[in-house]
Amino acid sequence: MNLATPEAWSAVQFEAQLRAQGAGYHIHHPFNVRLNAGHCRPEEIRCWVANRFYYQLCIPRKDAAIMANMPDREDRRLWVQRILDHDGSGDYSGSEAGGIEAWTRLAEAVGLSRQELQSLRHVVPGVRFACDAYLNFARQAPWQEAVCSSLTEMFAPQIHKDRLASWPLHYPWIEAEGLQYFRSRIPLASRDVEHGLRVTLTHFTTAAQQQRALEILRFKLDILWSMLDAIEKACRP
Ligand SMILES: O=C(O)c1cc(C(=O)O)c2c(n1)C(=O)C(=O)c1cc(C(=O)O)[nH]c1-2
Repeated sequence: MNLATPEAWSAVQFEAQLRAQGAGYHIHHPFNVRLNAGHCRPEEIRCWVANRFYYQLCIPRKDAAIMANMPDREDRRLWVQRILDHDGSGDYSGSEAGGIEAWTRLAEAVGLSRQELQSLRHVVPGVRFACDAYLNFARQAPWQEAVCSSLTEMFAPQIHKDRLASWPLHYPWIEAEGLQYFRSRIPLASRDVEHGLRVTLTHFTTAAQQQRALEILRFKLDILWSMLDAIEKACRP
């Protein structure tokens, strides 16, 4: 029996292990594959947009929960930007209107009114439970673990790029302006990941901690995956 403590990975190896979890990203979910291949009907796209809105609403709330657990001013100064990215600042028609406003414009571009979107009446229980699980994790976990859970954003630029490349071809009825949310997230996700990785690589240093980080990332991948399971079932025409 080998009782020796397993050796920790180097930062490079650990980051590679984190990135390898991308195999479980919802980019590979059958609903996402169908959506980006142009096989969804307008009602399905509206249903996806309406359900995903609940995730959009939860993101700045979970970021506020993480920030509340950060004792260090320097960490909060960086983190507060994530809240502003989604909630926006200043005028709702200005360039700093924020991600929730941009998602609302996406909704309008696919044929959902602002009022219908904001009523949350299309949000199904499975999506609510998945998003709430993310929010509750962020409230309760040590802040470095909650930061680690945001690292699914490593894989997000590709999913946004896929939508920008394929939607105009397959869904020309959606006004191109409506896709601005996806465009805006590409640089923001990369910036978030740079910070999130810095925290994760310096906090999870033993072999056991590194395994814990992988578990956290898989938990978050499962949240995204189960959202699409629920959406796929609810949005079937
Ligand atoms: O469209 C997507 O597939 C997708 C996925 C994710 C993600 O990987 O969690 C995020 C986003 N978009 C996104 O737009 C976003 O702002 C975002 C923030 C976070 C996070 O965990 O803090 N994830 C994501």
